Amino acid sequence: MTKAINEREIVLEVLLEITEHGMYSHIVLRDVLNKYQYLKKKERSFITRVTEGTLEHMMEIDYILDQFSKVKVKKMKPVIRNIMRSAVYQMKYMDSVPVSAACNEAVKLAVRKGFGSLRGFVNGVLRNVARNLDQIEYPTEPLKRLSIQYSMPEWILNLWLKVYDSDIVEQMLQAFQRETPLTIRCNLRMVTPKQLKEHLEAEGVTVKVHPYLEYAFHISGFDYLGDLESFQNGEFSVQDISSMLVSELAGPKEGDYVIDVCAAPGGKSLHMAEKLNGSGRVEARDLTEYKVGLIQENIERTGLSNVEAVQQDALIFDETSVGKADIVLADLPCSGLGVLAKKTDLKYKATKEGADSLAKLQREMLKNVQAYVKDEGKLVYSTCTINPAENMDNVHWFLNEYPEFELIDIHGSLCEELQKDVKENGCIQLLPGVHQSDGFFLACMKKRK
Ligand SMILES: C[S@@+](CC[C@H](N)C(=O)[O-])C[C@H]1O[C@@H](n2cnc3c(N)ncnc32)[C@H](O)[C@@H]1O
Repeated sequence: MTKAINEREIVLEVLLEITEHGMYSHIVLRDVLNKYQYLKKKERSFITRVTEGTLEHMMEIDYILDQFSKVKVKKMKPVIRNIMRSAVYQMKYMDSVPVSAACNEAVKLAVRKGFGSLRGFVNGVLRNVARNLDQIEYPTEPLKRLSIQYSMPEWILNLWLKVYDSDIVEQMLQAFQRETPLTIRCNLRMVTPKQLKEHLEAEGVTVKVHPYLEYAFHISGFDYLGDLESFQNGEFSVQDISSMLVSELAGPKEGDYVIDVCAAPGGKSLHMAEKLNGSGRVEARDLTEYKVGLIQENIERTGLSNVEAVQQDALIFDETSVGKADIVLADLPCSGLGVLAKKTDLKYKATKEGADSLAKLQREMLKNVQAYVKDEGKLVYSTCTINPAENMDNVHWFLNEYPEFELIDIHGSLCEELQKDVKENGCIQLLPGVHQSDGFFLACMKKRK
């Protein structure tokens, strides 16, 4: 008997949305998992794993398919190419799926989707791939090899190879493909790290303390985060360790007024509010009503009262905020090249031109928001990317344009392992695979009196 809901069919629908209709994987996948919450944990994990894995390895998979198919992947019908891609992923990367099952299920799905006439083609190509999987020859030219082996567009590799040695770049590429446990931040206003660990463990979650901060944990072994009582109670927030460092570097004092100019969904604002210990005020701004709604939801879940979500465009100069803030957080929109492990399809959608124009947008925003910092106040600039134009170059430009600002020493706010990577006293570029974090950039500046 055929099941009414077939996991592979769901994967196909998700892949079509992402690869053919330009949707973002984390959004489509989140919506699908919400819709199919009633599926068993095993089925939900299969959908997530095959979707993310297929996207993660898509350039390599297409390269393999092109070696065994007369019709090149680009010329295949969208439904067929996405069925084939996910089948090759299962054959190459999932020991738990027998090769014959991956082939047979792909053929059945093609027939079910109305491509019965192509069953011989799908079966033939996939069986051929299966027979030769161990003898695939990869390009020998170093850039091409890295690009195909790790499914990373060449322009991104070139960007990184200009700044880092090839072994560091390969370390980063490996880290992007490794599964990493989720990082969470304990809501210290509600529970102690010890209590949170106990609550999570009682809910069957595996918990490990993060080596960079004692109130951050790596968690794994749960099905749906939203089902965890400790999450519903606001005892923790999901946040990468790199983002937690923003508030660590900003070091708010009781009573401070903080403006987070690009705050949604609110992770850093909430962390700042928590650090203010019920005092002061955090204004968490973002562009759209929808984004402000996301911040609001998180404020309500965590029960913090000294943070407020406000709709405000960072590109529009806000006269009323001039010289008012003790701390301005500028965690600006960026190319996201540091979080490619989480947003698997971003690497195919991002472009060099896009990254360049984001660097310009960041400068436009910095021009406005620097004015909100009061004398002796701080400006923390951060991005989740690994692109000098958006990071160090922007800091140099900024310090040149606004000489009243200077970088401040951040060594004391970082653990020993990170201290050695501080640049120019006040900046740090975190690299996945090198550091135990996402790729992230931080710069901490102070406005002279
Ligand atoms: C990197 S994300 C911020 C993440 C956030 N700081 C956190 O920790 O949860 C960048 C944010 O900038 C917002 N944004 C983009 N353009 C903006 C603008 N012109 N004004 C204000 N916010 C903007 C986006 O909506 C997005 O939420």
